[in-house]
Amino acid sequence: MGAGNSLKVDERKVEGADVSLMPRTLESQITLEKTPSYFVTQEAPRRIFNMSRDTKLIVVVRNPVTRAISDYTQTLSKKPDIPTFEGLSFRNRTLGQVDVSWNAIRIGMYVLHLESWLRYFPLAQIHFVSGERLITDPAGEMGRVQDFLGIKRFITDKHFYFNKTKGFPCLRKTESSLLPRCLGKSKGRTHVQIDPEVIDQLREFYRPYNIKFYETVGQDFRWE
Ligand SMILES: Nc1ncnc2c1ncn2[C@@H]1O[C@H](COP(=O)(O)OS(=O)(=O)O)[C@@H](OP(=O)(O)O)[C@H]1O
Repeated sequence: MGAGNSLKVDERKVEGADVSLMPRTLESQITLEKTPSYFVTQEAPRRIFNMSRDTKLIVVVRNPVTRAISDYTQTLSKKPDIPTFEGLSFRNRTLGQVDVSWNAIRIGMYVLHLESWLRYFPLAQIHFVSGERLITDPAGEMGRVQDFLGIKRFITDKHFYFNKTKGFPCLRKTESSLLPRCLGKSKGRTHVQIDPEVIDQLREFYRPYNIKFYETVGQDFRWE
């Protein structure tokens, strides 16, 4: 992409990473595909590699304990009858045995998933966005994304403002609307209250995975 060109991102969900199903793009455009579950899908690295080995990968990661609670809060909003977070988190709570087969727990073991990707893609082709910094410094985090993509820093702090009602940064305006826009009600909702002891147990559980993740990516996300 030539410097100074405007960027048009076409975002579309594509089953099975099939490039022929993706929208056609000009030399000056980037096609973006967003499926959060790919990061933890066993076949995804091989399929995406076979589609295009030059693909750049962007992963948003946040504290895995908060992520698990967020995930649970989301599920609970759709299925109010599910067991408690505490009940689902452990195979045996007294023995401190965490249930790693529960998706909300498993997804946060980032380094294990990353290892599958690193069998196909070099680390330089993978960019990690800090979910925490995306909230405290959205422009800075987006600046790093744009640098990673090798495009001009088009999105800057001018594009964001902090919305006190929402409690999160929102966009001043979008391409399709001149009005400010926050993310929807399902993003940034109040989390379910969890026993602090459980939070401590999970923090302990994730510590070695987090440390290995920091070492692998060469970045400390400060989740302790
Ligand atoms: N600007 C802004 N506004 C609202 N929410 C924000 C924002 N930036 C990041 N976040 C965090 O994004 C979390 C929701 O992301 P999801 O992982 O559910 O999104 S998605 O499934 O990938 O679409 C959501 O998690 P929860 O707070 O648990 O709802 C937010 O913390």
